[in-house]
Amino acid sequence: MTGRDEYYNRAKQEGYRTRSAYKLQQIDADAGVFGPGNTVIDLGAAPGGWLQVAAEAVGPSGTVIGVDFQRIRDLESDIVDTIRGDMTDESTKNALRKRVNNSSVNVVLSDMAPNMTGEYSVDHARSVHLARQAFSVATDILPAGGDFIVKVFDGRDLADFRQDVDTEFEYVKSIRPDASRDSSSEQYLVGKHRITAPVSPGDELDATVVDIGSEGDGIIKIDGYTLFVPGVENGDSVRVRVTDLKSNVGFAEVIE
Ligand SMILES: C[S@@+](CC[C@H](N)C(=O)[O-])C[C@H]1O[C@@H](n2cnc3c(N)ncnc32)[C@H](O)[C@@H]1O
Repeated sequence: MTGRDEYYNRAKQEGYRTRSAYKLQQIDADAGVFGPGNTVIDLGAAPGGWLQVAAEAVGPSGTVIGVDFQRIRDLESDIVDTIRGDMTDESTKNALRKRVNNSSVNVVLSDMAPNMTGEYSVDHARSVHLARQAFSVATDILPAGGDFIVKVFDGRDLADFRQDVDTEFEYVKSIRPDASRDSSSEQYLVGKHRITAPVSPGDELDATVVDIGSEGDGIIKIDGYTLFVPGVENGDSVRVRVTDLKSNVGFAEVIE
């Protein structure tokens, strides 16, 4: 039995709308993205296999919002809502922002895929274009700590795209789920823990140490974001260089 038949048959038996449902389960098992009560956005959600998996993963106190320009048959779930629209249109992004309405989003998913032309470079370029649309939604909507999963076809623009995702998250990993067809060039980039810090690695700035943390490092606050600096005293005025950022705190070293 081929991989395709196995997942296709399982989806039929287990009531999932697509065999792709297993890709999302496998990505979640690998990267640990969903938690109970999470709010999840799913871009390119029709016919709804990923919506089913996300709804199961977040449970009855969660929220899942799917967007697609194709109609998504009602899922008969109280926690799943859908928007019909093209994610390359600003009006669809506005409708999504309105639906989210300042609630805290935990995960942005995108399984969007272009209609295939069969010409490898064209399909790759269009896939990266869709992935970048999803990336702009993720950076716009995700607060610090949020996760992003996006499908993209392999090709020459993938490395640049991955680099751009990497600057906005603590780290990025590529996953090729077992349920992806052997013949497919698709992979999923997972951006873990969105960083919304007001500084970037390498930035130099003057600041005052406002506190000392439990490990003995000084604490500097930049627009409410905490930077830890070793080797300083409370009240010191210092010039520092930012060395590393996490979603909730960062690290810097004294340079003068
Ligand atoms: C591979 S399917 C998604 C399957 C889905 N994850 C599931 O398990 O049911 C890709 C979807 O992306 C949608 N799509 C492609 N481009 C889009 C766009 N610009 N805006 C919204 N949806 C788009 C397609 O209509 C298609 O339904």
